[in-house]
Amino acid sequence: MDKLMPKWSSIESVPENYIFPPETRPGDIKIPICHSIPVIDLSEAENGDRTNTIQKMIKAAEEFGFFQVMNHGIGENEMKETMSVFKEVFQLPDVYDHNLYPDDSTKTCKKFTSTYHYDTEKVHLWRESLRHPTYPLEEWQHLWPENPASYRKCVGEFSIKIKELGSRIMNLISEGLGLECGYFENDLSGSMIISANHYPPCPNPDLTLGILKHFDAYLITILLQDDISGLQVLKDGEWIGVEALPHAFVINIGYALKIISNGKLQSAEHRAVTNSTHDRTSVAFFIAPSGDSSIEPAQCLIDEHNPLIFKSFKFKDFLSRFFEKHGDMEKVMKSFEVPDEIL
Ligand SMILES: O=C(O)CCC(=O)C(=O)O
Ligand SMILES: [Fe+2]
Repeated sequence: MDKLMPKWSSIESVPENYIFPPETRPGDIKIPICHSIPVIDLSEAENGDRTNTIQKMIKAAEEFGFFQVMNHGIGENEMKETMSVFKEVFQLPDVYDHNLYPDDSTKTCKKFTSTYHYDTEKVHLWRESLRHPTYPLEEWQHLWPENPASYRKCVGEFSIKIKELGSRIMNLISEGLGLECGYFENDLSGSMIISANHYPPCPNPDLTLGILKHFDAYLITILLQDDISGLQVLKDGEWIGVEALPHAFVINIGYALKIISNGKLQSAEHRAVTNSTHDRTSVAFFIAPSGDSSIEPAQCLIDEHNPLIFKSFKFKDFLSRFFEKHGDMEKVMKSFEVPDEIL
């Protein structure tokens, strides 16, 4: 099979180099949608029930590392319009040109099939992706795709709203953890990255994956998804499906926030599966620390019952290790965990 997959829809069965080994492929067991992943109504926090909202959020972050938010203040039309711009991106012919950006380190905006490591990876993912830095807008917006023509304006306006939503959620989490007001403001949430995924319909969804099991590396991820489900979360060793709820965003705790909370909040592994009948599009907005900011457990979360488990480090060092080790957290964290003997 060629490295380009110009017409996903004409492929009748998944080519060999998209078939995952039995232990990582989804298999033909149907994973049910889990209705216990909490759905948090953010308007309650504004209407006087802040404490209750915070408690729900912290509990969800401890138990699942995942929750959804509704009544978050971003309009249905804006969500629809932005989703359709991203869908359009993946209709454009240049997305099939795999060599467009990913191997060019001078390009900050990358469109690719599978992953950046297409040429060296053993098995490819059944997805196309567009990834670029987003915030601060003035630093990046002029480097974003020029097509579709509305991309920069629409995604720019939407990103400002997502950044505000991210700050609201981080303030609630910060309060719930007992951290000082504004703990995550400035450098700790000084950056934002967009990673948009398109998963074409797949003839054998049991054999391949849209995204392999992974942790997100950042503070939180705010996920905009269309009405097709495909996201699955690992909970107590079992996969559970996340519902595609209209007008909601899926929020998950990234590894950097797990570290800052000294392991109190969970960062859960998750993956995306495909299906045989529908395209699926999702857009992850990663709220991220600036590269030079120091990541370390918050002092007030350390006491004799909760000893320090992570060392302090620069976020950019963590990220380069994260990518170098392909997100394998056991290997990544070897250099950032406090060794047992000094606990
Ligand atoms: O497509 C999805 O639902 C998951 C996306 C995701 O996990 C990611 O982009 O990190
Ligand atoms: Fe993810």
